Amino acid sequence: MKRALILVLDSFGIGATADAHTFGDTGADTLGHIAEACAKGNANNGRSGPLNLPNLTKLGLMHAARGSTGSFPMGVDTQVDLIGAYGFAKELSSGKDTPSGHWEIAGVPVLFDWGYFSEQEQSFPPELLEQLIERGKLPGVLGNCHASGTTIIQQLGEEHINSGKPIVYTSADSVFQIACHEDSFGLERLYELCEIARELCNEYNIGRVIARPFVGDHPDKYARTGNRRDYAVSPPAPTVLDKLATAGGEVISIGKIADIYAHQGITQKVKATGLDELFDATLTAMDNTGDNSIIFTNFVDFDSSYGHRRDINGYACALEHFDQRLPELLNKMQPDDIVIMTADHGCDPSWPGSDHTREHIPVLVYGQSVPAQDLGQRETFADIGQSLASYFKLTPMEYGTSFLS
Ligand SMILES: O=P(O)(O)O[C@H]1O[C@H](CO)[C@@H](O)[C@H]1O
Ligand SMILES: [Mn+2]
Ligand SMILES: [Mn+2]
Repeated sequence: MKRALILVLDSFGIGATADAHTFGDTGADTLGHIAEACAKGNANNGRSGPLNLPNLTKLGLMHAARGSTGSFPMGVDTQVDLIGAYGFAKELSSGKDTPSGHWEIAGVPVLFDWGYFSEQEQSFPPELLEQLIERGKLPGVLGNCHASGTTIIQQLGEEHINSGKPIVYTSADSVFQIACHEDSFGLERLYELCEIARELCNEYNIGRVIARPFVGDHPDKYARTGNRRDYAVSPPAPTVLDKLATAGGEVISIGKIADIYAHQGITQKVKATGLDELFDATLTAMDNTGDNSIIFTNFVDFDSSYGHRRDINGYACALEHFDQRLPELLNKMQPDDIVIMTADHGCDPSWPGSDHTREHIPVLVYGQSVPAQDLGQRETFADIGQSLASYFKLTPMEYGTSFLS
């Protein structure tokens, strides 16, 4: 029985790429800077001491990081018997965003340039906002700037609730984001507004419109909910997911995956929010899924709750928790199963600003049929997609080199 699990630890980069300077990210290192803060005793809230990831280390994470940066992350114990194949990958795609990273993982790099709303203030073209206001029957909009999503709802949430004007904002990513209160504005109305925005953003070549619902009755208590929804454009070519689904296989999306691939090549969707729920849903899918299938989970919290929030301590806690739970998954694997643990970009929580960082991603592969070995530097994330194509005996992808024989 052939099954592949793909676990994307969203934003878990392991060191800047050679082209990071073109993004202002020279020296960024999500794992490295988290480990450094832990080793120096600067991340002792709810945890303590050096970063402790024994299971990921056995799978080759720290060795992959050494391949990427030239040295092991600070303070970590690397005296282990390696059990997996490990490497690190460069990104071919032009951007450091979530769709580009995921599509490239599935064998389809983004070789065109996305559109960006690059102005920090008054970020959106007036005619775009005018049409949104008219078609959405809105009294106006708030924000219209680059912002961190949690900060802007604190600043403008009350005015939004009182005025009925949605909060619109963007970032260094190719995104148009709309934050609205679930009760006062209404969740369905927010989704409808996002669908209008999706149409309007097409001419600007914007990768994603994102619904950012929140709840709470006071600025200090505003909290975003799991009802976030991403409206991505479709990948520019069939991904390995499409190929497997077309060939009669199963592709099970857990969490944000289906949204990121614009629901292309997905045969089943499982909704889950938060690290534990996503992990549990992955384990359940392993119990319920047969031959010829991919179980694909995006662990978004690393990115949205810790990376963008520049919360080093929180990121370290989440990594250690994920690591502690890993044996549950590894022990459930069938003889022919493989698991690939990776990321879609970096989001170094020690870095200025609140945006993603251009980094290598880890490529950790484990399964009874996979020898423990150094896979070295992979020239593109698409090596993962190509390997899956070869594993499932599909026609080869246009990009990438398989690391599975
Ligand atoms: O600050 P929040 O709202 O989490 O937004 C972040 O999440 C978006 C999607 O990854 C990025 O564009 C970035 O702006
Ligand atoms: Mn991401
Ligand atoms: Mn992000």
